[in-house]
Amino acid sequence: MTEQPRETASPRGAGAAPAAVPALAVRDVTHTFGARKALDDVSLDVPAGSFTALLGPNGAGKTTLFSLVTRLYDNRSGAIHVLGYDVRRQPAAALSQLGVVFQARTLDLELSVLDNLLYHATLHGIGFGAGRRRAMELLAQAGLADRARDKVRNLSGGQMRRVEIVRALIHRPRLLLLDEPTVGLDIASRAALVAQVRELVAQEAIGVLWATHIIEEIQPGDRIVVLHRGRVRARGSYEEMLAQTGTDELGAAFLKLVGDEAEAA
Ligand SMILES: Nc1ncnc2c1ncn2[C@@H]1O[C@H](COP(=O)(O)OP(=O)(O)OP(=O)(O)O)[C@@H](O)[C@H]1O
Repeated sequence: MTEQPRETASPRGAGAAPAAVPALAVRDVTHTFGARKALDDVSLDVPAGSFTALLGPNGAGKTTLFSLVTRLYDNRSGAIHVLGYDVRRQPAAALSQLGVVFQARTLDLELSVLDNLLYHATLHGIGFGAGRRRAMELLAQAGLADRARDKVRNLSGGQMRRVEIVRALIHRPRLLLLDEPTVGLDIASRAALVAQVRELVAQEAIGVLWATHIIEEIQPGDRIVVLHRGRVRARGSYEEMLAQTGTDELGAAFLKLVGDEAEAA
């Protein structure tokens, strides 16, 4: 039997479209490391089918938030829902809807691209044949079908990142988290990666939370959450961010929102 969401941050009314359930809903989450507050009463949504940028400088709390959503850390305050599933009370259902690309690279360099993907598919209970079909379909979409048999070690940094995205999608999640995925990539590889993820949002209506401090990765139409020193400083559409700050360019808006504190950090 499929587990049903027990509670959602945006409860569905009778007849409301399923899209009303956010891919991710974070409410009033605080997290401390000893005396240091890494997240302070954080609330944010990632609507289904949206590209939401989590924009914050170093130390803002982005990775800590990802660690809470993925259950690496237990959220002892507030609530986190993935597709309406509470990650504390319904972790299996919540995590089945979730794909993650962590900041550190985690592919096995000595295995082939395909074997890395099949290993991950098996962990999700996907049979060999179905896993292989899904892997090849996603590799083709990512322009990497001809590299399936290559050892990961022989790929470029950008190609490895694209394989990590493919891996995160093997089990057909509805929410994809990416933690500063373009770190270390050249401009062309970064553009290819952003394009791959934007295509997913457009074609498959996946909700994406893209953590970054690189303004150029964000474009008009995106949703933005500005996180600084553990607190949400602003949230809304790209256009709302400019209007809120009275600027005509996102870099200027960001500086206004985090102000001199970012420079002093
Ligand atoms: N395991 C930990 N123990 C103690 N403090 C931590 C730990 N992890 C993170 N912190 C602190 O929590 C705050 C938020 O860190 P976090 O890594 O979440 O930020 P970030 O936005 O991901 O930064 P970056 O862009 O540098 O990766 C920082 O002050 C950091 O030093």
